[in-house]
Amino acid sequence: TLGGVATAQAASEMPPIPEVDGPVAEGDGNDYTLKFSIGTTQSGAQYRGLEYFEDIVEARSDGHIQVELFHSAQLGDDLQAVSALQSGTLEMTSPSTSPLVNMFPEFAVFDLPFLFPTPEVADEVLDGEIGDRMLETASTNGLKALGWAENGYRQLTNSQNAVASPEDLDGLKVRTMQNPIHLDIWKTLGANPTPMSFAELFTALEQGVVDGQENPWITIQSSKFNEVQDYATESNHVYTPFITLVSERFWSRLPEGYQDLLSDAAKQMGDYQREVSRTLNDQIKQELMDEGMNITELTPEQVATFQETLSPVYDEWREKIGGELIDDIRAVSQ
Ligand SMILES: O=C(O)[C@H](O)[C@@H](O)[C@H](O)CO
Repeated sequence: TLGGVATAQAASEMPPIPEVDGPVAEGDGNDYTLKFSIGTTQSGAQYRGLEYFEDIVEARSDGHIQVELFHSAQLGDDLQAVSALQSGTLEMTSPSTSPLVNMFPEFAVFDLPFLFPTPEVADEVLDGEIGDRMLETASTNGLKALGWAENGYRQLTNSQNAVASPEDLDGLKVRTMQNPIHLDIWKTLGANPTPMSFAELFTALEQGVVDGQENPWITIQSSKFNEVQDYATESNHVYTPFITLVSERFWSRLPEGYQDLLSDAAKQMGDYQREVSRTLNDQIKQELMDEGMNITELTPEQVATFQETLSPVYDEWREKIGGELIDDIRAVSQ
């Protein structure tokens, strides 16, 4: 199928998985099985990162830790995977931060529209004091947070019409992540938002239960949304990180040497996955265009119209999230 060819082409141009470097970690002679499950598909940038993680952990544990990878929500969507970590039936996952906002309210800052002008600003925030503090915050409730990875800048797609202004969204049924700010964003823009698990999204688009959705280009292609969506708008309206989590039950069973190994591997996986995501972003947009997707590239004036229309979302959420955190992040991009 056309989508398949493009995905194979993108996969061939992904930056190669780096060689594993670093010493064999000190273990306790026991063997461990580590199941790592994600919601995106096998042909996305996220899974590529997991393959690197697997290489690092198996090599540097001298085979004492066997890593089993699962994709496409095989072991549950983002929220189901997180609760499986808490109950100890799954060892690792890397969900988007957005569905976790009820658990960790500070994460809502990532859902504010147009807050991160560039990926570099996102890196500076996530790899800095703010990101470290949030990993601490998330290391509770049976979870241990190890690091960040990139989902990326979200783009709107739909099956109805080209969208270049909020007016073009009037009444459009848009699927959002299970997140109150995303619901506010699309309601404020005049669309008709529906929160839904990523695992149900392709079928809902195919059956017309919803008209549209928003995700980074690489997810649009690797999940074949372009086969059921004719229109896209390069909106870059929200930057979504992935957070890499391990089950506290599993973590506490590991010897210190293997805990350090997982932390290293999660960091290296996140850095490589960012590289893959950024290397492919523009290329995949071009491939989707070449395959006939009608992509609207917004002018700076059109982006400004979306930003102005969405300013009430900031007024609504500033207090709930904490003005200081928002200002600290804004200061990074000054
Ligand atoms: O639209 C969404 O739900 C997210 O962007 C996905 O990447 C999700 O985390 C995958 O499990």
